[in-house]
Amino acid sequence: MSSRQWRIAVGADEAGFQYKEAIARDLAEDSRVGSVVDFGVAEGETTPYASVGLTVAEAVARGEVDRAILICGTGIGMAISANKVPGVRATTVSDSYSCERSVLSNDCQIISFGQRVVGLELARRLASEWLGYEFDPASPSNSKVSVISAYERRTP
Ligand SMILES: O=C(CO)[C@H](O)COP(=O)(O)O
Repeated sequence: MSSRQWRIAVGADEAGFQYKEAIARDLAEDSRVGSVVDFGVAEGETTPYASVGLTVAEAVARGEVDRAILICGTGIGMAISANKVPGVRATTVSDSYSCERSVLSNDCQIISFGQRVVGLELARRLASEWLGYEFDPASPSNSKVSVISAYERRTP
């Protein structure tokens, strides 16, 4: 369990707007969160999910925030987009165990939700659970994650 003050980014397309708003409110009230940066969309905006996902993932990669939560209709497009940014690991989450392992096994900095897939209360609960996990670089999982990082660093 972590005792950090997380700097969190949130982002969504129009299909994930309502969940983003609700989760951002929860995060802002959570004592484990130091800051919440909202990358949009604003209500009524129709920015493609990939644009939001890439922008948020770049902020994570630059170290401007520690972690992020992305929401679209399924969570899939957001995860695919975020994973294109080197150094970023993102996954769609819809159950408690995968939420835990996304951090403790995979060192994901980003989770995504599908507003059309999971209920709001489940998404809110998973977001809260997620804040309690922090990857342990001394864990046996680190050498496995390192395979991904080494692949990203390869010279073509
Ligand atoms: O869920 C989405 C992408 O994974 C997005 O919110 C909707 O995408 P669309 O089905 O292509 O409109």
